[in-house]
Amino acid sequence: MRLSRYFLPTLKEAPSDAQIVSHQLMLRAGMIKQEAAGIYAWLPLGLRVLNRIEQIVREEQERAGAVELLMPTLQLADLWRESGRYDAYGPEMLRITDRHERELLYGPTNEEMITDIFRGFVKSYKALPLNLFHIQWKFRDERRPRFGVMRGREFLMKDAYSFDIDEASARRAYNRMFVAYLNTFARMGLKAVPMRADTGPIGGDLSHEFIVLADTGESQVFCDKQLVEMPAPGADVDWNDLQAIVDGRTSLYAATEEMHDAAQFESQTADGDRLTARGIEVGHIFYFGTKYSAPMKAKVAGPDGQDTEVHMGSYGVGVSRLLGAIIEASHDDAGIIWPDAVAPFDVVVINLRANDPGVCEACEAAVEALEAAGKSVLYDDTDERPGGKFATADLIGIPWQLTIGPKGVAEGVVELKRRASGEKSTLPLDQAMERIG
Ligand SMILES: Nc1ncnc2c1ncn2[C@@H]1O[C@H](COS(=O)(=O)NC(=O)[C@@H](N)CS)[C@@H](O)[C@H]1O
Repeated sequence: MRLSRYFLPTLKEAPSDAQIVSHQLMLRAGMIKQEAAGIYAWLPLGLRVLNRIEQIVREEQERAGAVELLMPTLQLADLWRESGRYDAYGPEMLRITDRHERELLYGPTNEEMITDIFRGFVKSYKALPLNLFHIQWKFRDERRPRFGVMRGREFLMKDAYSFDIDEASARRAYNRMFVAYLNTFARMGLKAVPMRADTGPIGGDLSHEFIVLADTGESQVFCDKQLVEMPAPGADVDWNDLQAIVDGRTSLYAATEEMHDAAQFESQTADGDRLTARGIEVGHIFYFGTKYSAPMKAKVAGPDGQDTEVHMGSYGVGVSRLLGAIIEASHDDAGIIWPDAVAPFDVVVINLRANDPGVCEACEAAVEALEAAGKSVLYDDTDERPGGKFATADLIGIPWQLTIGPKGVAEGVVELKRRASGEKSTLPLDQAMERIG
């Protein structure tokens, strides 16, 4: 992608109302533009990252056995009257009336709708266990949207919903999502700690939040430090027997402020391992049994032929919030430092003299070779001065910078810089490509 043909409206300064670093950097890097309070346009660079994050979430959901569908953003109010949540949900719900005076709402979550889909088609326990997910925009009319995409009003969420014949099976579904979340966030270069959490308007009595530790996090959290460094289980697990992995984490103390028990924290955690921090909630999973299947009569004929209300859980990931969380966890004074797995481009090729045919030829050859090797490349072919090009490359956080100037062309070398470490090396293109991998 030639930068001279792209759309990257970077800013020298962040607007004063951007208080936290991820909001400042997303605006300065030309990734989003606020259209209304808590409502954003996703500009090209931001959308590329959003799509990569979404794809990792999708892959890990499917690895854990979930099946993707897509539900609409608009829902009938009557559906929410069946579960009793229409009035209970409060002012966060955006209520809409259409031209026929029908009452609709912009979905803040989809428990009712997915239960309606399930009850319309599934009648036998033989179809269970089932986990359906989608990645869809939600609307919550937050009283105080702030921190950019971290607390928006329209935001992208992956929400999955599990259906099981009984609680024991539902807990296995819960464990599959628990492990899928550990793997998902690890793939994004995040250390997300599962913590006992409050169930709030979603309901139920078993819930964990996945918290990324960050000084600007909205949540105050308390946990055993060992949890932070534990490696993710990875893909090679027995997806039908994860209890030991889950117990290995839930046996250590970790709680959000609402669930914190100071005495238990004290007695359960060794002196040197007690961590109190702020964190960002990037995922939240719930088991809530028949809370929705009972009022909505979602039931299946069991092995004995008796009708049984299905046991459900729901599992959310803040897909758009994750851009903010990753930046909070991975940036420096020069800008964003994208983990390789979510970077908008793998390499930025920087042309130090855009009016020099020899340099342009060498740059275009490098872009071609990198793309042939499967790398996504942003080619800064603009006539911006070198200092400005380096500043932009650092700001937008592309993991590798490959710089070519007249001297390098004469010597048959390029300069390669690893954004995360700042490490630079001067070497022939083929060796630079090996280094990039
Ligand atoms: N206002 C918001 N802006 C951005 N992300 C949000 C917002 N509210 C929630 N999220 C993200 O969405 C995730 C799931 O939201 S939730 O309310 O906890 N859970 C649910 O809605 C369940 N239905 C999960 S399927 C949260 O963990 C958080 O990461």
